[in-house]
Amino acid sequence: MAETALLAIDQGTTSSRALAFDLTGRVIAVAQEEFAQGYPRPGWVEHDPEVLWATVLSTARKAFSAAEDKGFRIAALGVTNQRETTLVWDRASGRPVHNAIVWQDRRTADICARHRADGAEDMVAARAGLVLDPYFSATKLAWILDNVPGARVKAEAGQLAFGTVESFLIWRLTGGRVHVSDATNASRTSLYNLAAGDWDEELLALFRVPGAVLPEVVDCAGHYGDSDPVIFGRPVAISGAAGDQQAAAIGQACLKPGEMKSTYGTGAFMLVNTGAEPVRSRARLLATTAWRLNGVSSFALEGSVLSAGAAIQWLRDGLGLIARASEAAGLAAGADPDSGVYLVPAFSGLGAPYWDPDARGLITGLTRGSGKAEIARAALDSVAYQTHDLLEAMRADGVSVSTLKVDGGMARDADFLQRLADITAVEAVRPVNTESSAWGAAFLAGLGAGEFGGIEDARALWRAERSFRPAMDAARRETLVGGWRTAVKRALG
Ligand SMILES: Nc1ncnc2c1ncn2[C@@H]1O[C@H](COP(=O)(O)OP(=O)(O)O)[C@@H](O)[C@H]1O
Ligand SMILES: O=P(O)(O)OC[C@H](O)CO
Repeated sequence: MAETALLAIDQGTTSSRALAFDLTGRVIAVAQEEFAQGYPRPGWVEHDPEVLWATVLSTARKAFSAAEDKGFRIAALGVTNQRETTLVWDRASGRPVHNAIVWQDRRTADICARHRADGAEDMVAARAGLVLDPYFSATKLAWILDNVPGARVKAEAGQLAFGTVESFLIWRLTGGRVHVSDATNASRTSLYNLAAGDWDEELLALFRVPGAVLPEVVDCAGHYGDSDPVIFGRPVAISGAAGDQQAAAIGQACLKPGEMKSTYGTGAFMLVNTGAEPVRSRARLLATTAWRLNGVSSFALEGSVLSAGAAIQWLRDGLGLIARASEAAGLAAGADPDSGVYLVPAFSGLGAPYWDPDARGLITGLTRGSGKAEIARAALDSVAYQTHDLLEAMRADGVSVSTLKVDGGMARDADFLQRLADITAVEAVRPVNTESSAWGAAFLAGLGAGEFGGIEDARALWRAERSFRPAMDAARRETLVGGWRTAVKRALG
């Protein structure tokens, strides 16, 4: 009899991936396709929804066939995704009315500033757990309704559907039959009441969003529907969904209060489990849903860095200093260790704990001796410094930090992880499987399909691969971090 496997669709900011796992979390098949980013104006970031769908479809089919060709049978699939990215589509035709507005997009900074001036910040923090920033979906959705001709009228008449990426993908996978959003993705819209676990009338009124566009909020595991049989040649149960950072936290077995992870993809996101109640941050971190199972939510505190791997991508695509992201550390190794060069990658403003959508990137400390190597060093180190800032905010919120579980694209690089441990003075632990988001989604699908007994099963399936211990002396670290603080002050808007 064929061995059971689970398929994860991981729709990320720069690529769509599909991975098949066996029930122990071992990777059986992988397919990945990068796609183009749209930058139609400074500060705007868009994705073509049809490209998201096409790359998901083709990678999912490849991983599905590869796993089944190896003798496995895919029992269920789970979806994980770049969060906050906002889509609106026509319910009748299934066609999006605008490109997806990506989480990094800053076009609604003025709307957020107006809400802040009107004193809405406290209400949003109390209900949604979030800060007023263009990062979240609510103002992006309102922007589409106000800027696509006729959209608001159609939305009010119930003809348009809103969804974050997992919602759009589940809609398409089920042939337009199922319009849902899992609770973790809903918690990133700024329209969702964390404690009540549902859409919030006051938030909908504030952001001028008609309730008729909203998906039904569902648990992170459960049978949402079956995939259209034409996709894989037979229907496959879709039984798990979570935002990529929440899925990574599950994949990394951050299941008890205090357990934390940091994922290094386009952005970097640190989540610490806070248990059964949302915690109101004093340090401008976010309160967010960690998962919802059987109608019961668990929560997390999150520190969000908006540009991490994006800085490495900029070295590659913006400056042409490297041909592949994996070359960054090698180039940086040749840098003068005392160059004093800092790069603040505020390409999309700065996230936690600064929350400044008007901050812009800069490079400071250049001398005639600075070159490619110093810029590569500064780009890699900027990710470590931003992690340092998040850890300080976590401590200010009473989180006791011992070790940091790491994953995501940048976590493949051992030199980066050593530098991260040195600059943060915290041990970084890398698991065997750094595709934690995909594994988290596959695990949730398995949970929804009855393959696992409960969320705690994820703990036994987590294994450390390598640990990176801090080795830099404290005085040097203080000097380096001091230079970073000065550079950040200059970048703030
Ligand atoms: N070896 C590496 N060194 C540094 N950065 C890397 C490396 N490999 C990948 N990255 C960066 O990680 C990001 C991709 O990670 P991934 O987890 O796939 O992100 P996403 O889900 O946001 O698309 C890119 O921004 C890339 O520049
Ligand atoms: O695509 P990633 O992995 O950088 O993740 C994006 C986050 O979900 C945005 O909140």
